[in-house]
Amino acid sequence: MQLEIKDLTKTYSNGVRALKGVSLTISQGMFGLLGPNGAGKSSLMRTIATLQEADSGSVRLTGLPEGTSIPGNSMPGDLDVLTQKDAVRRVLGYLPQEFGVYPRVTAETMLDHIATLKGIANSRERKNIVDGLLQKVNLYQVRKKNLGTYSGGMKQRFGIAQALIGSPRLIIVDEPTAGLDPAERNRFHNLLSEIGENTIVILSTHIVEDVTNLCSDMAIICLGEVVAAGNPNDLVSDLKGKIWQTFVEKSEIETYRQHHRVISTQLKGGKTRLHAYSDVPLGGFEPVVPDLEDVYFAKITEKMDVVTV
Ligand SMILES: Nc1ncnc2c1ncn2[C@@H]1O[C@H](COP(=O)(O)OP(=O)(O)OP(=O)(O)O)[C@@H](O)[C@H]1O
Repeated sequence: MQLEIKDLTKTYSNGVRALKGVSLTISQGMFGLLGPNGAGKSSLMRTIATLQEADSGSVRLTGLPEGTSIPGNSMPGDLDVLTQKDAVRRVLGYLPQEFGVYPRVTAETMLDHIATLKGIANSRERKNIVDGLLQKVNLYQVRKKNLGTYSGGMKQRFGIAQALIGSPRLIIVDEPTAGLDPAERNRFHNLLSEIGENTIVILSTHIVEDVTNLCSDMAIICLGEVVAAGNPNDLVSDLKGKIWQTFVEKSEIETYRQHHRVISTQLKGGKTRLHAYSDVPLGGFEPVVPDLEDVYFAKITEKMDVVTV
């Protein structure tokens, strides 16, 4: 199974070009989509989730197992995501960035309702599915509490439970860990990593560590364009020997930026740590082993100025 996105473009009515010809091939497993605020991640996610129209381009879900594509389709096992919306929704699980919950409804009732909407008509079957999901996301004990009483992390776990109803083949989670404390983030990561390997999971985030921990494949988008795509380890390897570090005063940053390709500046123990990109050693700098954050900043700064301190 693969999601094939080709030359996708989207310009909003206010003239903002949110997607400028995005092409990506996404296979089964966990795919990380990284990008700064306003990069176009949510625009891309909403388009794949059939919630908004693209201006041009194509999105195909190919190689679906028997029984999940629609009868009479000219290409059995394939779906045109932009036009066959109902069929896509049957195989889709979506956790949007802003996931509103009805505050006066219990988790159990809400999941049961969503399961009905997803076409699970038999009430015993629905109960089994809902109970199983509540156990999975560790909300079974609080299943009879109103959603309005849940913490941010509990709401996100509930969000994943509703996205998993109906055993989706394609799961989209849009910035799920923003605002979660470290323990809840870990819980959420563990949940995501348990989703079967025969599912495509797209995790859109601006938290590099989420991708480092979870994803075997990834892309970085910036200003509506793909600026890097591949295996995170390969992308990090490509930077070996090219990232240089020094510690500076905050007042010196601008001078360094004028003379070097500074990719990031970060406060570390009260001092400013500066990372620069260079194919050759830089005087006054020491070499560092690159990580995914260096990949992220090296790619993003090719397109835009990033002020990190
Ligand atoms: N409905 C809309 N109408 C007009 N402009 C929009 C709309 N939605 C998004 N935009 C603009 O399109 C660009 C891409 O936004 P998008 O929300 O897709 O980015 P993002 O990567 O998800 O950002 P964030 O991490 O801040 O959520 C931004 O400039 C944004 O202001």
